[in-house]
Amino acid sequence: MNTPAFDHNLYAGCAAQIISHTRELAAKGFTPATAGNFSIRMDADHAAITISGKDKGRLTEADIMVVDMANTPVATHHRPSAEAALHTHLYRRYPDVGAVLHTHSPTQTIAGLLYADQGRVRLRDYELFKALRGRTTHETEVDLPVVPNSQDMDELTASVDAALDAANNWGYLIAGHGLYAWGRDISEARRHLDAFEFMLGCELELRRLGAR
Ligand SMILES: CSC[C@@H](O)[C@@H](O)C(=O)COP(=O)(O)O
Ligand SMILES: [Zn+2]
Repeated sequence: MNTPAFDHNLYAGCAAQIISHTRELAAKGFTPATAGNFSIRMDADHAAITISGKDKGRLTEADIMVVDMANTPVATHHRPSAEAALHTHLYRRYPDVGAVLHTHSPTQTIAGLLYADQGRVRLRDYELFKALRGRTTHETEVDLPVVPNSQDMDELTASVDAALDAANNWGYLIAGHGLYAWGRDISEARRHLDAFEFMLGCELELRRLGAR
């Protein structure tokens, strides 16, 4: 008998967690028209990730596949997310990252466009900083990087790498596109995503009020 390419029980557990979060995020309107992609690290060499082009509000286990850290599909002919390279980049860059979530909410999309020229959204004085792992006070500034959008994944990955060298964080925006957020596990990644979404919404409202 052949040795399986990965632990199926582990895969099924990862798939269940991804499906639970994607349904909630889709219900919030964060994954319009099949947008968004989601993954969980299974081990040092593998991640469970959404198949490209699926409606993220209606995923089943069959819509989650496995890739290695070079984005090569493992034991499947399915095509991984078009942005799988952005997920594996984070797993390679940060060995303690266990999950990566990507959404396209209106707030994330607009903020990415508004702050593209500055290359970051500078957040100040939010109590919600404490939702970000490692932050213990509101009395600081947190830069959320903004990188230009590109359909060339090598170019996009290089932009993200440089932006994170300049401002290490638990997320980044792609201009006109959406947010990537990550954490040590999917609950932490979701907390980070929710915190960025909230603070970006506040920034947009402050701009409307002429305060930024
Ligand atoms: C449906 S447009 C959005 C896509 O181009 C992409 O940005 C996205 O988030 C989803 O792509 P996918 O290949 O399904 O992971
Ligand atoms: Zn996207």
